[in-house]
Amino acid sequence: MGKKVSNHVTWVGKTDWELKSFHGNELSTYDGSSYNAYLVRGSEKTVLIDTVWQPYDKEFVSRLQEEVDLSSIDYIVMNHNEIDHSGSLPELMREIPDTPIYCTAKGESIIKGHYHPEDWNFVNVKTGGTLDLGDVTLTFVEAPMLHWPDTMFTYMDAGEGEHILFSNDGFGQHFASESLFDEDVNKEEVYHEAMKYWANILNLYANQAKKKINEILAMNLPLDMIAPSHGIIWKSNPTEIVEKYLEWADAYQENQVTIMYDTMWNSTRKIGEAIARGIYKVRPDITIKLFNASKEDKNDIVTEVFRSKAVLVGSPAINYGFMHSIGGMLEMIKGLRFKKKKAAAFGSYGWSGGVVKQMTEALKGCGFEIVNDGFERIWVPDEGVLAEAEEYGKQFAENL
Ligand SMILES: Cc1cc2nc3c(=O)[nH]c(=O)nc-3n(C[C@H](O)[C@H](O)[C@H](O)COP(=O)(O)O)c2cc1C
Repeated sequence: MGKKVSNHVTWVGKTDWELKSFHGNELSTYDGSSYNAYLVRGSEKTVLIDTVWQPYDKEFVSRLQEEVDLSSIDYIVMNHNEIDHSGSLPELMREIPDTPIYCTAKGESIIKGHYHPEDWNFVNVKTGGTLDLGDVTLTFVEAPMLHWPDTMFTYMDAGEGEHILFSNDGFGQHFASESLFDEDVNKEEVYHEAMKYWANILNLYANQAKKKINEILAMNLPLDMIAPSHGIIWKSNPTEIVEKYLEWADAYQENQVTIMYDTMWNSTRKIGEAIARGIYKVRPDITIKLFNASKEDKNDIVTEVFRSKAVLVGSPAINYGFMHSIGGMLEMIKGLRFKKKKAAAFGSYGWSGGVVKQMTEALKGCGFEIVNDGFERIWVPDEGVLAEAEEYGKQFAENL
């Protein structure tokens, strides 16, 4: 059976307690997740908004059947057609093959590209398009590239206390809970997951997000809840997460420096720690965090980089290059296009060196403002080198 969201809306999704990674292994989801689908029952018509991930398709359809006679579903609305939301469509459409699927034109092409249906009945919608369910109206708002070309939001007006934005991945968090609403869970954890989702998935589309949010805010619509397709529903103060998104979309930074390194024999770690001590001596107000890139969760490091005003990246020379964990992190960070962050590199080497220069180039490629040429020393640092590294940290801090 589903769970009641409001008088007209029932949650019919799937909570995935065991999910530990997503998008292959690109995104860690150690708090689990959920695939949220919603059944909206108006006085005249019934609509299903989104489905769940393909491995749960049979479970989804049979649970949906417990909730509603499938033949009474008049329309299906697909806000975004990545497989975690559309994966149960084939199983569902076997039961109700003629039910119209409302989605954007891009949504139709993605569904076709994924499932190759022969004759599903698509209805393409655009911003401002509506569906009348009797005492409930759904209005569609296209939101391309938040985070796929097909994405749209569906706004429901069912009167007092039931103005709900179904935002799909927007405002979502990979967070599994038996509770549906933010007011019933640890909000700090949810915000951590929401920021992680933003930093790792959405930040690349910050400009589109800002524009779309401002466009929706300008409509001055009443808003009682934001119901995303992953995690909990924002109910206690739904505009709070909207404001957070606007902050995050605007070259967000906190008073933090993140030092990310890898090391084979600890020299680079020692240099990184000495640099941290130097920064602290000049700027004790700054939060300094050190992460070993091969030991720490990569997406948590990305989130820490996102919230930093500056980043230091360290690696020893290995085979005339830098360590693969650092290469992987820099590749991830490059794709996310963080803005207005300062950076520099450091490391240890044995005979050829030049790796700090390579990392500095890579940091430039990430769009960071390079503070200086970095800090590179041969073999294991002695007390003298560590004092120099501390001094280097002080100089770095003076640029912040
Ligand atoms: C497999 C391997 C490959 C290495 N390749 C290079 C290299 O290409 N150029 C260089 O200058 N040093 C090279 N080194 C030496 C290391 O950079 C040196 O030992 C450094 O001090 C290690 O720093 P760490 O303690 O942070 O791991 C290599 C070391 C190892 C173990």
